[in-house]
Amino acid sequence: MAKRIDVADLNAYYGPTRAIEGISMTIEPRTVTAFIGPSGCGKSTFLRTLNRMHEVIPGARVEGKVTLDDVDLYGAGVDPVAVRRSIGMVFQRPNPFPTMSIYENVAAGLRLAGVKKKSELDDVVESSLKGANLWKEVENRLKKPGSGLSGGQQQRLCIARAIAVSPDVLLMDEPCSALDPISTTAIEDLISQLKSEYTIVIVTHNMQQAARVSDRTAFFNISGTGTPGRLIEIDDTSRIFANPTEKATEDYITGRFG
Ligand SMILES: Nc1ncnc2c1ncn2[C@@H]1O[C@H](COP(=O)(O)OP(=O)(O)OP(=O)(O)O)[C@@H](O)[C@H]1O
Repeated sequence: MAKRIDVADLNAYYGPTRAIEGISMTIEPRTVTAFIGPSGCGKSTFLRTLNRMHEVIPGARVEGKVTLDDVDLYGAGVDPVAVRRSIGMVFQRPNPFPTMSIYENVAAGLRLAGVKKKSELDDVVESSLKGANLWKEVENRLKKPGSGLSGGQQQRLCIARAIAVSPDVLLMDEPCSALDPISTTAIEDLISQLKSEYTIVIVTHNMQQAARVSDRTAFFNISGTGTPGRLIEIDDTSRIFANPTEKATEDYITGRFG
């Protein structure tokens, strides 16, 4: 299921403003890649270009190439909705569908895809909740609203919802920034487990978190307000934190700016 992402010379715009410039990188399957860098350097923008979420913003557009294994995601005839199904996303604030039960939150994507058989839905709901380490906490309250769970449980529910449709890639935009330390540990443990099946990309402001969960780290930066964000370097996480190539990376991870 996990697939390789190749990005070549990618630029993203909001109207006339170029937010990120000239980004190229390869993200290997079954790895966790962390995106770090100061506020406004374009981490979230870049993340959203990887599953064609960027272009849902009016006036926003993308130049360059993103390939998932051998499929050009911006190629003619590619359905952005199908791209978003195969490259799932988890956001900063847990966002379960507020009026839906726990069960329906996880089943929603499958229902949209036309699955009607109750036994199939039951199986996927159970396996997805198990996969998100939430099953034991909710198996007796599946009909209760998802919004009644704690923040950390809601985030795991959102991860269950994302994996229910069997994606190839999971994109996570600061998935722990609204969570307490115990829930954060639960999500980090979950990320480490999920990487055996998925390609995972996580945006984080937390250096320790990047060091704990990721195999590869990409550092982005901007040279000044209003200038586009650029990829400064991407390397094994151990190297980025111990011996980065670029001085700006070292300055950032040692807290000299950002
Ligand atoms: N919807 C939008 N419309 C216009 N400009 C936007 C929009 N979203 C982001 N930007 C601009 O694009 C640039 C990159 O923002 P982005 O949110 O991608 O950075 P980031 O590195 O993820 O920041 P943070 O760490 O603060 O979340 C910023 O200058 C930002 O103001």
